Amino acid sequence: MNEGEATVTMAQMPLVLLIGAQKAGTSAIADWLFDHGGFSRPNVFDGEPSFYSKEVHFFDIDHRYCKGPMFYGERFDGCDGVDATPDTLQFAERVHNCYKAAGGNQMRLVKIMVILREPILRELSLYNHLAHDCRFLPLSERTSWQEQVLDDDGDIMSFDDFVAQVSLPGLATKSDSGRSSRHGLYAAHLNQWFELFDRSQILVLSYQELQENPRSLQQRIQKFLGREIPGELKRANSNDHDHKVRLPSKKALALLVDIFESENEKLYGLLEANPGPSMEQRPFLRFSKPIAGE
Ligand SMILES: Nc1ncnc2c1ncn2[C@@H]1O[C@H](COP(=O)(O)OS(=O)(=O)O)[C@@H](OP(=O)(O)O)[C@H]1O
Repeated sequence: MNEGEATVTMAQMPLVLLIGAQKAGTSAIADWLFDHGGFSRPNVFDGEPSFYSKEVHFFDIDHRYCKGPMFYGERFDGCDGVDATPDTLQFAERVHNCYKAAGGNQMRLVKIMVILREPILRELSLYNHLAHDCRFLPLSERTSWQEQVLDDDGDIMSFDDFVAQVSLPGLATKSDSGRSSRHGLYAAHLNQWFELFDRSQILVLSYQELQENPRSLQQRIQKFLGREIPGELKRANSNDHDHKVRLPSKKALALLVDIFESENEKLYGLLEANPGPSMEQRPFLRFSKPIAGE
């Protein structure tokens, strides 16, 4: 370094990101990586909720993102950290800009994983999560995110009403509210990731494989990350309770199917046109059509 040149401290970013999709098994995968893979959880600072030890919510929360790469890097003890914030799926550009600004060749080194679930059942899982929290969390711990599921009288909506009043408006806008429903528009999000990062840096996984053949999914992840990881994928974050809605009604299905069917077709085409790293499943397993309950 020349005399007089300022010393620039590089923000040390996590080199593994599990970017979503929300409600597609990200907690189970993250727990396995942290418990058996030798990856470290993000540091949680005073005043931050405990779930930040899995998901840092840096890219999706404006006032955190504004604090810059150093703020993010401080949450990790080194490059072995993993951030498994499922909301990151919708923030490809922010991730790209932040890793570029952080310096070194971290933008080229970061490995990005995403797991995709049939979007109507993903939406149902979101509903069940919100409804579960509104039933069981103390009022002081609930946020507007959970309260999306409440009607004007403060009662928990049915899934049909949630679809009509929250999911459909959310899918039709780009504003902040309703963002949770837009996770299911996979092609639109992945298209951005594929434009900004080398495709070999992104592993696309299938929730159906997690359900039917978790060992195979684990092997893909191990090959992608270049390390052997023992242990099994456990079930996590299933919010089981008596009120859990297991299947969408015919009405809810009919409302969502048109939107997601065409989006899913775009996804299959996008994945076909952009082959991933060698361990990725190819062709991607088309989502099974959800069956209707009562
Ligand atoms: N091992 C395993 N196999 C299959 N399915 C599993 C597994 N672990 C979690 N799950 C189901 O994934 C849903 C929770 O997803 P996430 O952990 O990504 O949720 S979150 O976004 O972090 O809130 C949630 O789905 P639903 O039960 O449909 O709500 C979990 O039950």
